[in-house]
Amino acid sequence: MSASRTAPTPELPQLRLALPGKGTLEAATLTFLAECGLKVQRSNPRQYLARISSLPELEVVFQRAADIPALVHDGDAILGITGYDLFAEYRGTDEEAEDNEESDDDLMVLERDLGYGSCRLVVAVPETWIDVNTCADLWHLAGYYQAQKGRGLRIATKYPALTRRFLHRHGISHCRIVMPHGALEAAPLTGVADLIVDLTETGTTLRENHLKLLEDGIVLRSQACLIGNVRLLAEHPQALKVARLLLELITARLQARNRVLLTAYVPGSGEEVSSLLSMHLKRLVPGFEYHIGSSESTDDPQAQRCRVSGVIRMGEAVADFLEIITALRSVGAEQIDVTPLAYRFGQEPVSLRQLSERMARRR
Ligand SMILES: Nc1ncnc2c1ncn2[C@@H]1O[C@H](COP(=O)(O)OP(=O)(O)OP(=O)(O)O)[C@@H](O)[C@H]1O
Ligand SMILES: O=P(O)(O)OC[C@H]1O[C@H](OP(=O)(O)OP(=O)(O)O)[C@H](O)[C@@H]1O
Repeated sequence: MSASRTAPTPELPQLRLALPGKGTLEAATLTFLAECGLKVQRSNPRQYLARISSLPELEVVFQRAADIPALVHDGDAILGITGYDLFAEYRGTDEEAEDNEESDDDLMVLERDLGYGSCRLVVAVPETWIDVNTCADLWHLAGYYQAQKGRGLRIATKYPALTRRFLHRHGISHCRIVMPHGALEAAPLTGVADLIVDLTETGTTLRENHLKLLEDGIVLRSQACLIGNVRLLAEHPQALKVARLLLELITARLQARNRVLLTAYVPGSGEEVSSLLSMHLKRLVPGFEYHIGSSESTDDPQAQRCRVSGVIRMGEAVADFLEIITALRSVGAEQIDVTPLAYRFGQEPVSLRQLSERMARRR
């Protein structure tokens, strides 16, 4: 009797999610996951391992945000949340095509923008360089330094790979990258470097240190992102199941963010309410999708009423929101309830489809 020969299933690794354990992304990540229904049970900031009670099979490990791409790449965690800037620097490219389509690397961005941790990686030069405002100006200055001082410009950064690519794209040579310890903004002031490539959010730190951003000096825009190890996800159905769950919840949460559900009861039949409401809502309010339920059956035609419900984005568009409230009042709504959306599920998330495609290409 011959034993059938099947490929051995690789041993299931610990299902682990790596999260930033300190710094700018720590608290924001825990808040975001809690909003997604994934509250991390961590009793104190010195604790490196934790659990998510709604997802007990997943272990959480807290690490420096900068170390998370390598941890996921090496398979020590199947999933991770970190800054996109850190992922891009680790990968050595800021091109998304390489993140998701062409690359055969194990590391993949599953969700590019988690909606927090927004910052930009920028080229900043001393304010005193009044004639240097663009990358073209920097190109001239680098040539001048080389010719006059016998050395190129010194650029202080913690992002050497992304900086080199950016300089190359702008044809700027005669530059040397230096990587000093500590806050980079001090480097031009102390003479350690001539200019910097660093993160900025509000621009305050740059201004306080007499630095200015070049007009076309944005190297990369970044937010917190979710990354995963495609090989492990493809090899282990349990890991894939957890990743799917996370992506479904995160995507639905991102879709629901800043959106509210409006509910009102309006007298009349569905047809009457529909035509009255379209008269009062004189123009289509952007982003407002409403639905008129069938009229509630009652023996008294006077008492007939319909449920109108719709979802709208809050935030920037408060005027639009009030326009809808006014229209609903005009058609007879006596009470309009507004509740924040927790999740908004639509079609299968694009991120899940991309993950499936990427796994299929590995086979
Ligand atoms: N000012 C900022 N606003 C928003 N997000 C930021 C800001 N600064 C940094 N980030 C994001 O947070 C990530 C981690 O930055 P942060 O400096 O807080 O981490 P850290 O763990 O303290 O780093 P390190 O120990 O290496 O100094 C950055 O890579 C970036 O994605
Ligand atoms: O444009 P701003 O809003 O002033 O923010 C920019 C600062 O934020 C980041 O530092 P962070 O506070 O994360 O600390 P770090 O020095 O440890 O990187 C970045 O390195 C800048 O120093």
